[in-house]
Amino acid sequence: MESLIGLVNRIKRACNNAFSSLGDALPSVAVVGGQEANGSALANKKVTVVFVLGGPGSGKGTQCTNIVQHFGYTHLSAGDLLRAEMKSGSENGDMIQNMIKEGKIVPSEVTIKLLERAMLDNGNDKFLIDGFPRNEENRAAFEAVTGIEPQFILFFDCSEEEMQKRLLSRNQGRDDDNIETIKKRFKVYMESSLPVIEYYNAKGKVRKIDATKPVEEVFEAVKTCFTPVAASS
Ligand SMILES: Nc1ncnc2c1ncn2[C@@H]1O[C@H](COP(=O)(O)OP(=O)(O)OP(=O)(O)O)[C@@H](O)[C@H]1O
Ligand SMILES: Nc1ccn([C@@H]2O[C@H](COP(=O)(O)O)[C@@H](O)[C@H]2O)c(=O)n1
Ligand SMILES: [Mg+2]
Repeated sequence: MESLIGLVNRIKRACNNAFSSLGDALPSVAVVGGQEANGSALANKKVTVVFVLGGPGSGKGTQCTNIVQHFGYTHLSAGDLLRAEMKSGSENGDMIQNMIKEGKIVPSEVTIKLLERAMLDNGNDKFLIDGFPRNEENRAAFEAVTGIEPQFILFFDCSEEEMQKRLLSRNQGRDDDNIETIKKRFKVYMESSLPVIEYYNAKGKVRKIDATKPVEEVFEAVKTCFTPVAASS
């Protein structure tokens, strides 16, 4: 039987179609696998999302730049959004700065709001979400709030030795690219982020890439994950 929220959604959709000016006055509710997701404005925007995961320095950002050029996705890096929020003078600035310096995961509420806003402000409907979800809290909260199920998970598998070497020579002035914070980030990755990848692997959603290879070779492998998707859409 249709739930009350499902009914409200149906009425809202009908109202939106009939009187588009009513849209903002009515709260939106997404329905996720039979459960009601609360109030994300994204409920009214149909989006395709690929989560791009892997350890610190595995090459997520580098490959996302290539994917954007070839397959028309918009790249949203959770880390970049948090750094921009920190620099914007937001009330969460100090907290974000401390969390990044310690390699810890910022509460989902903050990061999800930034991701939602970025997706809503963008005209595209295909997004690469890089570096999110980073822990079980990120994963469950994103699903509950937005109702979005990822198309697949692109997982860059890279040795810690190689990642450390890359991070220490990245030279982008990041506060967390120092050996002390890098060790903390590796620990958080092993303890909190890998279980999320395992969760999606059990659902058959993970496309694992050997990310220790040179950039061009990694991208050849990445392309094989997107080409079937691009061909069918
Ligand atoms: N396949 C590769 N081989 C060698 N160097 C690489 C490769 N991919 C990326 N790099 C370099 O390694 C560094 C880290 O790459 P990148 O910023 O893409 O990683 P990331 O996964 O986004 O890291 P983080 O999680 O810290 O944001 C950069 O200096 C980049 O130029
Ligand atoms: N979901 C996330 C993603 C990132 N962070 C914080 O930002 C740092 C840098 O992230 P990168 O993806 O750019 O490496 C990360 O170490 C976290 O402190 C987060 O909290 N939640
Ligand atoms: Mg990155």
